Order: sequence, then C-alpha cells, then structure tokens
Amino acid sequence: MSSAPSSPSSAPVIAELEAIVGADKVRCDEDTLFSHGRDWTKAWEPAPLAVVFPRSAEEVQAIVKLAKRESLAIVPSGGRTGLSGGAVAAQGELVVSFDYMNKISDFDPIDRTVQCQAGVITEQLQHYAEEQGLYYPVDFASAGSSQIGGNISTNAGGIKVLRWGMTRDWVAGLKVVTGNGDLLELNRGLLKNNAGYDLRQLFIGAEGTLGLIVEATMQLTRPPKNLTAFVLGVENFDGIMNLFNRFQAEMDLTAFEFFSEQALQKVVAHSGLPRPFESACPYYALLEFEKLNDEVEEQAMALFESCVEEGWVLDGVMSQSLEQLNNLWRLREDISETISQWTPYKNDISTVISKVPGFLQDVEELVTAEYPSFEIIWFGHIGDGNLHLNILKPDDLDKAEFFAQCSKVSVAVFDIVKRYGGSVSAEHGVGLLKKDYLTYSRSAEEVALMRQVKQVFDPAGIMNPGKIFD
Ligand SMILES: O=C(O)CC[C@@H](O)C(=O)O
Ligand SMILES: [Zn+2]
Repeated sequence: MSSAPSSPSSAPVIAELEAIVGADKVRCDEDTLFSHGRDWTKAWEPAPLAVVFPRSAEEVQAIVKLAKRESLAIVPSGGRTGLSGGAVAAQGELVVSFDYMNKISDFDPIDRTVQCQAGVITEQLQHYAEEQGLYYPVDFASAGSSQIGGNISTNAGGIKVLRWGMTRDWVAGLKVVTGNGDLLELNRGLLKNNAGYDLRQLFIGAEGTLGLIVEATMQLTRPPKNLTAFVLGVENFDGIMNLFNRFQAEMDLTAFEFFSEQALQKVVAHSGLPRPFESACPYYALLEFEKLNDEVEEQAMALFESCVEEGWVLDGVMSQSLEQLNNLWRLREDISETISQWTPYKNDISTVISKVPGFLQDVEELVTAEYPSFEIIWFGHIGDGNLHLNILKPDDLDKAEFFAQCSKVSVAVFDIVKRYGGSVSAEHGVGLLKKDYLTYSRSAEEVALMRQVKQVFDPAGIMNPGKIFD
C-alpha cells in the first residue's frame, strides 16, 4: 500500500478545506487515502493528497474555487466501482467524495422525476422508485455501491440497455460545478427544451473532466410486469445472433445477454448456484421479457421451439418464479466479481448489432491465436453489440508482464474495432485505462474538439486531469 500523506507545504490547503467542510470531513489517513484514491481497477497505486467530503453544492463550489487558486487537481469519487481508472488519484490529487451527499428529494408523481444528490446509491434510487410504484431501469451488478453522480459521469449502461437505454436517457436535469467553481442548473427536468445547446449532455459521460455533478433530476417510468427469463444453451456465436434476431423480430425483449461455459463454471464454483440445466453448452444466452399474459408465454415458447428446430439452441430453461429469475440473472451478473480474483485484463468493445457476427469472428480468431496460453472469458450485452472480453492472468505470471503482453494484443483488437466502426469503450469509459486507444474510436478532429470543450469548462485544467486524454 502506498499513499501520499499531506506534507507540511500542503498544511495551509488542508486547513482551508477544513474551514469549508469541517475538520471531520477532510481525511488524510492512510486507509481513507487508499480506499478513496482508486476504483475497481487495481492497476494504479492510489496516492491522493487528501479526501474531502462536502455536504452541499455550495461546499463543492468553495472546494473547486480553492483548488483552482492553488492549481490543485481534483478527482471526483462516487462508489468507485469504475473499471477504467476514471476515479484513480495516483498523483497527489484532492479526492472529492460524494458519500455524504446522498439525499433523495422532491419526487413529482406527475413528471415522474426525482432529485438525487450525486452520492445517492443506484439501489437507493431503485428502491425509492419502487416505493412510488415506479421503476428506475438502469441496472448492473454494482448497483449496491455505485453512485448516481458516477453513473452519470460514466453514462453507465448495464443489463437493461436493450430496452431502456443508458443512464443518459434518464437524466432530466443536472446541477454541476464547473472547473471555475460556477454552479450551473442544466435543463431543469424539461422534456422539451430547444433553447440553445443542451449542455447537460456534455457532462454525461465526461468522467468528471468538465466539472463535478452535484445533483441530478432523474426520470422514472412504469415498472415492467412479470419479468421472465430464458437461459438457452447455444453452440456458437452465429447461433446466438440467429436467436437474437428471431426473438427480437417478434417480441420486445428487456435484455439479451450472453456468457461462455467457462464463465458459467467459474460462477457456479464461486457462488454454489445451480447450473441452468445439466448439459454443458459452449455459450449461453439470457433473454428476458415481460410475460404479460398466457399468449406472450405461448409465443415465447413457440419461438424457443423454432430455435431448437433450427439447431441454434441445444437446451434451455425458463424461469417460473422470481427466485428462479434472480438465480438465472446471477449466472450472468456474478461473472465480473467472480473473475476479479484472476486480475483480468478487460476489454469492453462494441459495434452496431448488424456487424456483430463478423466482428465476433474476427476478434475470436485473433485472441485465440494471440493468447494460446491464457484463459479467455467471453460475456456481455450482446443485444447491445457490446462484448466483455476478459483475459485471465495465469497465477505464475507477473502482473506487469501480463498487462504488457495483453496491451500488445489489444492494439490488434482495437484495429478490428476501428475497422468495424466500433468503440474501444462501450460502457466503462476511458479513464486512464483506455486513453491511449481513444483514437481508434474517435477522429483526431473529435479529440481536438473535446480538448477545446474541456478548456471552456475547466480553463485551469484541474478537473480530473489525465483522464480520457492527456
Ligand atoms: O467486468 C467486466 O468486464 C464487465 C463488468 C460489467 O460491465 C458487466 O457487464 O458485468
Ligand atoms: Zn457490462
């Protein structure tokens, strides 16, 4: 463990921070610096100057103004569940944590909107929506720890994007503090607002590089009815895509995910969950839909049978209860946490759905040839064209050497991504992990414009510097 305890020269800044938020809301102890100086990527050693815990937008403004005056870099910190190093503070930065800004207020049943401070936990919002008879649809395995501010800053996706979209689609308004310390109120919950540029959108997915999100107006919707899932065993990637096209043409799916037998074996061993059915298949698809009535169920069964007849599906199971539904989902959702013990090298790549079959084939051929001795775990949101390709570190290989070898192959993977007009980061953001590869997905002109946008909102360059681009 390494940390950068505050030096005598930083003492006046710490004292000023204490004057803003109170002495108990500024921490320089090793444990807090370590826990709040990084996210779920474990590749960087955290070394922040201090961690500050504001309780209001005004306190955040005062912190930013102080940081600007002192040319002190700020790293925003939410639930720290990110996978691209967006919340890593490894260079003596000031970490601004939203742990104490976690209030939900001002629910409006007519607009179906609710105000959330940036530190509201995703699950807290989901439960709040349920209590109002409504639904917050953005969901992922880290919903118990991730915070709304972080979700918005990374435009988090998850397992229901196919039907309900990404976090961006649920942000009706934002309060942000820019790199100048100004508080902006963007869009104010309006459904229609064409009065000029929609600056709100710039802050969504900006990974804290333009300013700090302090509050959001989140849109809620009607809850889905009787969600039901199939897990279907499939021979190969072509089978998965045929299955997807057949179901998607006839039904409104709420999710379409996939994972490999290797992923399943690891989750089953780790969790003790039962396998979905006895036979082992190379891949599995998880399809979810609203079983609104018997007719929908019959339609789903008929589609399943037609896919078996086509030879696309080898075996399958349909959930008959909420408990079964949750257990089937865990087979997919527990993968990331389960494989984290192997220090995986992560890829989060995408292309448009129509190009997925060729894309998959090219990526698979490449990684099978390039990683002959590494274990490859395939899973992801295949219905969104988004694949998570995780390469597991062999126990006897040094971490740095492993990452160096994977980085070399990544360049070839990203060449394929570029050829398919895809993204090097479909949903995890760029952070520190993917910034060297940004140009595989974005043109030089686009990156130049991004830099200019940053300059406008953050002229002193203090907002999460070094993330997305240098
Ligand atoms: O760990 C990963 O590679 C993906 C994590 C997450 O986005 C998921 O879909 O489970
Ligand atoms: Zn994912």
